[in-house]
Amino acid sequence: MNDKTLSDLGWSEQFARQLTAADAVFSPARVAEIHRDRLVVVTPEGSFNLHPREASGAYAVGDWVLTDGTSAVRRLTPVSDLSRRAAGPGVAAQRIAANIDTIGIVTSCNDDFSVPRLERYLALVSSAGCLPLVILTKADKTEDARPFLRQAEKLSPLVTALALNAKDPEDAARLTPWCSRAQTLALIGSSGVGKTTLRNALTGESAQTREIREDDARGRHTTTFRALRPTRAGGWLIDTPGMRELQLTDAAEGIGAVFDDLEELAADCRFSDCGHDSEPGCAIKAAVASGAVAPDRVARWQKLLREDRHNSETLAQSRARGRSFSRVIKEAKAEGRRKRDVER
Ligand SMILES: Nc1nc2c(ncn2[C@@H]2O[C@H](COP(=O)(O)OP(=O)(O)OP(=O)(O)O)[C@@H](O)[C@H]2O)c(=O)[nH]1
Ligand SMILES: [Zn+2]
Repeated sequence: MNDKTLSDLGWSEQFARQLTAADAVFSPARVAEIHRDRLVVVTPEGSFNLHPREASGAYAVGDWVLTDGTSAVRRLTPVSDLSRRAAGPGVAAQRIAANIDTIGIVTSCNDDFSVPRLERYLALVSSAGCLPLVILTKADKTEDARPFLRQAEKLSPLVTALALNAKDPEDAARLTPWCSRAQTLALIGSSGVGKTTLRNALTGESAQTREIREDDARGRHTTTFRALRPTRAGGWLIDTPGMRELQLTDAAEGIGAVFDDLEELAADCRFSDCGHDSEPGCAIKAAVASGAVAPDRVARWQKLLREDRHNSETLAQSRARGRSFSRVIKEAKAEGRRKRDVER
């Protein structure tokens, strides 16, 4: 039993609207952990296990489901949905977390700080429908954190950036406004940047952090699994394991949000399918030539767009293949039944 209400758990009108009269017999529960054969959910009555009705990959930490007390009967459409192209050779999109208000992109004021990586994360966050907060850790290890802050805030008008020492509880508490009552904050970022340290400070837990070698800015992987945890401030925190292979998919909108000035310029190119390469009347090339736009920023924008296009195409193709394959199976089964019935 806990003393939380549904709205303390993050429930809102956007979920209530999805309920039908037939759902009145079920109650909402929020997914806190996903295991192969069970979901751990939180409800106003406390936390318990549910049988999933779909494959475990269909669920994301933070999802809302409806339950009859033993099973997750139905999964509600999330308000925000963070996913990425799954690691490895496959093309599937992998759901990471759902119904997050703010995503904290954690990077440190050292070798981990990288403008292209931040832009990639920002595109991911925008396409997930969340607000980005750039958290620059290890501020205590640099003479001056301000240049890092300035660089981060210059990336997009959407960005709020904070520099802090994650190991100092007072500093970590500056994140409270993003994870107080009913608010969900997720932390993403490379291994070793301080996500576990921040999580411990905000939740009061003592999950293990592992010392990383001084010469290894990336660190080693120390977070084990993803979970929705209550914060001291009455909100929620989702920690995500270090994401080594962060590939974009279906992120065109997110890329557009991060590079909105370039997309606006591109609308003035003579050809609507301008590659901003050697075409006449290219507004992007003109802006680079006049010094209004930095050429490396254009290159990073195009690289992300190419990557997104490539991954989104392969994903769409594989979905189409999946559909036609299931049609083949259906037809083969029908044919099998016909044959069997003829023989009877
Ligand atoms: N000086 C200093 N050390 C920090 C700071 N943040 C994290 N560290 C240290 O960096 C190491 C890695 O921190 P973690 O919190 O485990 O990093 P993580 O992001 O959770 O890493 P993964 O679990 O691998 O994703 C630990 O030794 C921390 O104590 C900081 O702001 N200042
Ligand atoms: Zn152009």
